[in-house]
Amino acid sequence: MLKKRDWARQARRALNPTQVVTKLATVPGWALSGDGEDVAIEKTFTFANYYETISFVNAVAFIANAQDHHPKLTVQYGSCVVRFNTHDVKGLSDTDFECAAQVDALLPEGSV
Ligand SMILES: C[C@H](O)[C@H](O)[C@H]1CNC2=NC(N)=NC(=O)C2=N1
Repeated sequence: MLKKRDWARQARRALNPTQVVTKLATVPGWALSGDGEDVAIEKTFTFANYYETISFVNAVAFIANAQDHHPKLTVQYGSCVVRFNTHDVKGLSDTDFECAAQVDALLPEGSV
């Protein structure tokens, strides 16, 4: 069971560009998207069919609720784009990278 985190009660800070680049190197396959207040990290996950895709979406939703940190999800039959940013700080925070790592951990290593 994931540890529940209430990020809203913690001091969340926007990472600076150097910190973002350093953190990005820790989450393989995630890329920067957008800029300014809309900057985010995103990754596309592909699946064999809709059943697998929606199972993944449900697992991501579980993480999002447990962490109180909610990504944008763009769902198609065989893929889901997961996009994290922290609207509370109008940028990227440690929370985005921690949640990205938790989403990656749903899948076998090297599978995406
Ligand atoms: C009050 C509530 O905890 C906050 O609004 C949380 C909810 N989920 C969130 N999700 C994301 N992606 N960014 C946030 O800043 C954020 N803030």
